Amino acid sequence: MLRASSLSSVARRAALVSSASTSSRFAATRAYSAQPNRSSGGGAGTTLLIAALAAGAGAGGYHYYVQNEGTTLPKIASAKSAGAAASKATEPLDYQKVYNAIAELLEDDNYDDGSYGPVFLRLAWHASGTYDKTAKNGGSHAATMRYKSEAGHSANAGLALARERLNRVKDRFPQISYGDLWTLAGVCAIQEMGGPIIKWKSGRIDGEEEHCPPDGRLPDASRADAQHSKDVFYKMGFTDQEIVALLGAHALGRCHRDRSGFDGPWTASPTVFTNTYFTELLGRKWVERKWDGPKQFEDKESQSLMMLPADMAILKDKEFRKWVEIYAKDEKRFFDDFASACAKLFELGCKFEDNARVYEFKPTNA
Ligand code: HEM
Repeated sequence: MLRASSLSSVARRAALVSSASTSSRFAATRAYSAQPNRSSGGGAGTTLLIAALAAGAGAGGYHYYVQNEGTTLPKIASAKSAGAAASKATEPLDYQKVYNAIAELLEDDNYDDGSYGPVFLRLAWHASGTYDKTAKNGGSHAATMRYKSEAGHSANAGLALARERLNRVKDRFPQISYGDLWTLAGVCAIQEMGGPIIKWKSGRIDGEEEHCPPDGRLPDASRADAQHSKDVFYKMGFTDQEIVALLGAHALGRCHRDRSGFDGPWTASPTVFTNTYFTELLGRKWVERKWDGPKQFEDKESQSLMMLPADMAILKDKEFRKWVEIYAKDEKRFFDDFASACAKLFELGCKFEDNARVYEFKPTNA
């Protein structure tokens, strides 16, 4: 949560960001809110079967959930949903309609900084970033985070919240696979928060638990060496330039003590997609925060923004730093490079048909 002393300057800054650096497309998206961080965290996992059924029924469909160490997982669709899916199976899905339905779920004044966008994007990234190009497995194709073994990886703490919210869209469009739904939610989040258009393909399937990747494929935020990030992202098939571009997503959202243990936002406008992650990294003096949590950094001046050890690490590597400087100066270049790297991320390990259509969605606030 931002400390009171910094709120007015933060709010002013967010207004500047929204008027100066991005288009009117996201004018409806709140730049920053001084809302207390009322995270609902992983506690959502205590949902009882009966409550889940009731909620599902209210939304016009049913999800059966299994109790699962702090998370709830959709297990099977009901006969009603399956019947609806079968009857519509021959109709091609209008993915722009699905996109619009996800967009309707983004804003909520009672959640974090007013938007589920950041956590939707994190879900899409964690569903995709398990890909290993040598083992040729992992990635979003089989949506294996539906299963306890992957949902329970510590890196995925808090993501049940995003999965459960997106089940409302699954109820409306039962024929979409979970992997398509989660990655489309990532695309929608980026675009609706003012980011670039991300090309997207459909065709992921709901795979089996045996397809779950092993734990440990996602980056460890406490690692202060750039080599760790390189090792993790090289396994997915990314270059140094793509890694830095992807990390620019930390302009969005925040860390939560009840999820990762870290705390706070990287930028003063965590619901607006900008190149601010790079300008903040270079433009502020970062000092170690004195607190009872894991090692992280705070900006010396306002003590309201944070960086992870893994964020600071990219300043120490010559090649990484070169791209931080380029993206800090050139937001258009960042948007273009992020759009390519992100589309690649969401397609890792996917087995699309050869002639699979490439979709580009129209933002709802365009
Ligand atoms: C070295 C690589 C990375 C590390 C170590 C890292 C680590 C983290 C950590 C610790 C959090 C806080 C989670 C929480 O407490 O809720 C976080 C949040 C987030 N990350 Fe990353 N991340 C990395 C790369 C990425 C990439 C590639 C993307 C997307 C392309 C991304 C998008 C996000 C977003 C949007 C959030 C905010 C989530 C929210 O507000 O709920 N991160 N990341």
